[in-house]
Amino acid sequence: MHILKRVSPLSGTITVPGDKSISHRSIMLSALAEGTSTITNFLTGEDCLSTIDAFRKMGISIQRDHSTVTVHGEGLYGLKESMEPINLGNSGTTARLILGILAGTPNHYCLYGDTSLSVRPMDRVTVPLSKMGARFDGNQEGRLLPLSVRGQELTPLDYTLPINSAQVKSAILLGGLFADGTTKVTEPVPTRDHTERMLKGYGVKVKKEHNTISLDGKQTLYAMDVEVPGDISSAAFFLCAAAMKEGSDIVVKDIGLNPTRTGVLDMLERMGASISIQVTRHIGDEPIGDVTVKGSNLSAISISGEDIPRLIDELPILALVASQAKGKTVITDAQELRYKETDRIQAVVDTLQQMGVEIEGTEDGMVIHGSTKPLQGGTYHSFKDHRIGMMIAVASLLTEDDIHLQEADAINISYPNFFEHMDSLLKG
Ligand SMILES: O=C(O)C1=C[C@@H](OP(=O)(O)O)[C@@H](O)[C@H](O)C1
Ligand SMILES: C=C(OP(=O)(O)O)C(=O)O
Repeated sequence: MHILKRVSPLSGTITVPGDKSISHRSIMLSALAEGTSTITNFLTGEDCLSTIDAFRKMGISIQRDHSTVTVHGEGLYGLKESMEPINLGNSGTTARLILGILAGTPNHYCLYGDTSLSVRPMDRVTVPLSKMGARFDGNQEGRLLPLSVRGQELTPLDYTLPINSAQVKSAILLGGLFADGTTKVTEPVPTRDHTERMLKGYGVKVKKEHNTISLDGKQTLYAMDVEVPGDISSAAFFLCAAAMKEGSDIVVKDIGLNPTRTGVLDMLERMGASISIQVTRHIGDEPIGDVTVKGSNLSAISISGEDIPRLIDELPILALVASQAKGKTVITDAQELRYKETDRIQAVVDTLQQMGVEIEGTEDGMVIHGSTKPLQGGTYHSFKDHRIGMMIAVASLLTEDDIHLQEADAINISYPNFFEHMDSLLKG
């Protein structure tokens, strides 16, 4: 794809597509619930369509009309055995969370994914789920896809997360739904908490004491209607673009502002961006609101520790922002970036170096030296990673020459109308 260098600032108002994390969970929990749930503003990105396909293969009747989805839940033990292997596409969230559900579903399933998902670690969920009694099999002993799951009667687990991952926390809590007794997950650093919040909406009693989340197994989930808020991880690309581009002034409306997800807004504030956040309402347990950003001069910051899980998917675009901020930005404690759709530390460093940015990768992060000189255009590769593709597209606001983006299709994983929205903000 050929992207022209953009000279104008961004202006105007948009709403972004539905939140990816909430969209996945809305299908999974509705499938396990009793009754019919209607989901609106569902993200029609390829990852969430993989979740729909997977549950259809397991006998759940799901109708989709654009971004409205109706799921006919079959109850906790209502999933059927699939005659065919189940393709999870590119979606880590689908894979990890579904493993939690299938661990306790008394059927046999074979799961596989695309080449990227096939090298992403699954032992982070298969190890704790095996402790609960689940049985996994495959060439890599449950470490990688493809693998098969033979669901069992599970025993509860009391588990402290060894990595800061909402996917791991969620897989264990979902497995805990099938266990006889109380499952507890302790997270040393808070991660996104949509699973806990949404389970409560479906009628499950979930307790949170300090940093330990617990639930009793065998509770009934009841259908509910879900309105999915706009995805802050998608909004981040335009909010960051506007913050960097002089003269910009944009509003992104109806974004999910759950505090476990708003790290990117905090970082923009820390860098000195002109940003205002207004919570307008709640959908269920999730705060929603509008964010206004204007272009301004930015300064370097440090991003580390508890910041990281609150902005893990926004680190590629924040690295681009840091390339325009005065001083040296240091990102640490982000080794998890190496286990995403690509090794995102390597992909960001290679891409931004090619653009002329002074940036070094470290084992668990990056060091970025900000500068005001224009970036270099040319041919870039998304690495088939949606977030890297969108970071490159946003960089076209700052380049001297046009950009050719190879494998731009990857962006459809999480943001199918990304280029339409970018064009509309450039026209004001
Ligand atoms: O739970 C979720 O919906 C997600 C959690 C994060 O992954 P980890 O939990 O592995 O960090 C994030 O990167 C992913 O895009 C979505
Ligand atoms: C890492 C991501 O997603 P997943 O883990 O679901 O593939 C992402 O969306 O950036």
